[in-house]
Amino acid sequence: MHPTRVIGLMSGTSVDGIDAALVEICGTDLDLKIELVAGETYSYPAELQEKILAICAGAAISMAELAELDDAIALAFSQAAQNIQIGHPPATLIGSHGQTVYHRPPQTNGEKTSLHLSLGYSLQLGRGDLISRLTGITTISNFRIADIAAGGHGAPLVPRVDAYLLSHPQEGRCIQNIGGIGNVAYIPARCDNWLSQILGWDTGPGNSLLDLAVQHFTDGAKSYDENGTWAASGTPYQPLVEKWLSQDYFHLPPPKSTGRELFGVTYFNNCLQDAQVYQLSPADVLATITELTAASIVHSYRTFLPQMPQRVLLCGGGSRNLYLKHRLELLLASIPVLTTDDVGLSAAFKEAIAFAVLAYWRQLGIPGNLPAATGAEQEVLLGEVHSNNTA
Ligand SMILES: Nc1ncnc2c1ncn2[C@@H]1O[C@H](COP(=O)(O)OP(=O)(O)OP(=O)(O)O)[C@@H](O)[C@H]1O
Ligand SMILES: CC(=O)N[C@H]1[C@@H]2OC[C@@H](O2)[C@@H](O)[C@@H]1O[C@H](C)C(=O)O
Repeated sequence: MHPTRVIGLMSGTSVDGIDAALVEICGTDLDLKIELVAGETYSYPAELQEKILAICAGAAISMAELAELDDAIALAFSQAAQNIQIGHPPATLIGSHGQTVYHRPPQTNGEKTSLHLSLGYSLQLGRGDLISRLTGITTISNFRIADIAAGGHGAPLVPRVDAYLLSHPQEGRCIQNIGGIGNVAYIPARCDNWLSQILGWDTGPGNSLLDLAVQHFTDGAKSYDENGTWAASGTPYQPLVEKWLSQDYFHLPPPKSTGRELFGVTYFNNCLQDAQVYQLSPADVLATITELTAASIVHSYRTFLPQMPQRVLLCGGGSRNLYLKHRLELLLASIPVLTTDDVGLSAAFKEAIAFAVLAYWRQLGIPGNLPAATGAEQEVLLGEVHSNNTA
């Protein structure tokens, strides 16, 4: 059978640009195979990026501005889809995650929670109708809402894809994404009840606080700590790491999800205030925030996994932060830490690839969520289909 050529489009919580992956997909579950034909990150125009970051941080906008922003993002995603196909045979399907601008996990405080809050809310902009119309390609978007309607968090959605692309017959693995936010998929060695034992959750901050710190200390001249070099020149201040780690989110049992609403500007300003009390240098602040990311990941494994993995595979931009990787290695003691690149799956484009696979599954009528990871009441088909081919 011929593989299906699919484009996956994703812009994550770092809001650093649109990851586009052109992939060829065949098979459905354990026989699922993908080949990355092309992968590129297309920066957002600066003005668009600023607007997105502002509304993520709570800035008010009018309904007309919201519609304009939705379309501007769809336009940028369409251009990414057109560009990634240049020099290659065209794709027949697009899976577009869009841009998350707001995420409210379902609240589960028993009787105290009012009914509407027990259902989560998550908003991704960049409407699929327009992407489909501009590209002439059937587009699947709004992947999170069906899981949320089934009582889930709508996140993380990647663990089911990770399971089929990265499981191992003998080895239990954690696939750790370190984007703006961190998330993990725990995949035990393949056995009889293998799929039902997979777990997943958002571990907390990935690079979101680190990026805010770098922007703060450089007055916006730099946007991230390349390779973690700056943080590596400082020393983590452990009492602060422990104080920050005592926060509720890190102790909530999975399924759980989070976003810039919690680990964003306000959280960073509180970190900065704490650091000022101890007169930490910028390098020490960066080292301490990096330690929070590493320690929160390892703390969640030790607290919530049935057993520690035999290997950790990193992906997302934070996998290139050598200092963060080094701190994870130290905290994980003898567990090897590699990247998904080391086992043949692009660490930079894995999320975009995952949304291509989720779109492909949607077309085949295969559910994309894992209730153990999202908290949904059942498996559901993910994504809305837009097939207005009138480009
Ligand atoms: N060479 C590098 N050294 C250190 N950090 C890096 C490097 N390259 C990228 N990063 C970090 O990775 C971030 C982007 O990661 P990524 O694109 O995976 O996030 P995202 O997909 O937007 O987020 P999420 O997965 O939460 O949706 C950057 O903001 C930066 O902090
Ligand atoms: C609401 C939202 O966009 N959540 C993202 C975010 O970025 C990382 C983490 O938080 C993750 O769980 C989720 O995305 C990935 C792609 C997921 O759903 O698996």
